[in-house]
Amino acid sequence: MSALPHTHQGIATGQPLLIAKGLSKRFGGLQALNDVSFEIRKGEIFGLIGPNGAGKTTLFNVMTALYIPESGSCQFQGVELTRLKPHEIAIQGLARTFQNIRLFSALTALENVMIGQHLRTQAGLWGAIVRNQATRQEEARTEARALELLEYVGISHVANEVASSLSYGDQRRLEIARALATSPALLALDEPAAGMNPSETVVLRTLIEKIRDDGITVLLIEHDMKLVMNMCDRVLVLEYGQVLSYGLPHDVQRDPRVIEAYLGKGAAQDPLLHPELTHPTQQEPRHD
Ligand SMILES: Nc1ncnc2c1ncn2[C@@H]1O[C@H](COP(=O)(O)OP(=O)(O)OP(=O)(O)O)[C@@H](O)[C@H]1O
Repeated sequence: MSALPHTHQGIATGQPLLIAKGLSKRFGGLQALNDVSFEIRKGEIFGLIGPNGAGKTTLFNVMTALYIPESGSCQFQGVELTRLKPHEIAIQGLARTFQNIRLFSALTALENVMIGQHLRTQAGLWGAIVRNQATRQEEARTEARALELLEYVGISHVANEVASSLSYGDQRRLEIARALATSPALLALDEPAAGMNPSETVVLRTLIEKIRDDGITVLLIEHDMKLVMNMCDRVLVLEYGQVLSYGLPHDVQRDPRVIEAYLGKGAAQDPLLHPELTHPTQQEPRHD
């Protein structure tokens, strides 16, 4: 098994890595986030779910300093993220992927990952211009590590193909490799399974669990309820910008407020209406 080159193995799990308190964000008359508080613990896969428009992406954007909240705080390893600029987030150890894939489409897969590493490399502009020995050695190391990361996510065979020519599933995995290239402590994935077929989703699940097992904490926004309930250690459910439910998947999926939010009023009383919520590990298709 290949391991992440910059591993965070050995960290104690259970300690808070990120602590969000009272986050609120308004767009004109719309309260997109309302007093949202939660903790992400080291070493877990933390799921963020909620119906369309619940505020998931807004929360992601507040956490990664793309939006400034009206109130609240978001401490990551002791650093207040809401006071940073977006480009300062990754250097703190928080990397993200986007709901709409954002790759450099004309560059190769390898080049995309090499750019992701730029954050942690030393060679400055002068070194790049004169291409001295130190710069060339660093470039060689960067390329080797980029290849290692492509192998880690399972797409080293397309290293030299331009990003736009890759299959959808491979582009999503390339985005993850590029995010991993910044050596994050927290990897935030915005709907990584969107548009994937069931077999691609299984491969993705294995990859995300491997990343967690190699010591990187994962925050996952996902619409695929089964995926979330089966793989997340803890889950936060948002609705209308507020915390609807928060805790272990086992408890969250039985929370009547969650069932009603997803399936409508009255559904909480009818277990036949929500088999995935009540029996997330059940793999067989329904026969009703
Ligand atoms: N930049 C913006 N300007 C105005 N309104 C916004 C903006 N971004 C989000 N909203 C609104 O805020 C609310 C929350 O949106 P958000 O995209 O965070 O929800 P979401 O849970 O990510 O939804 P989805 O699952 O559909 O991606 C929605 O009503 C949305 O229309």
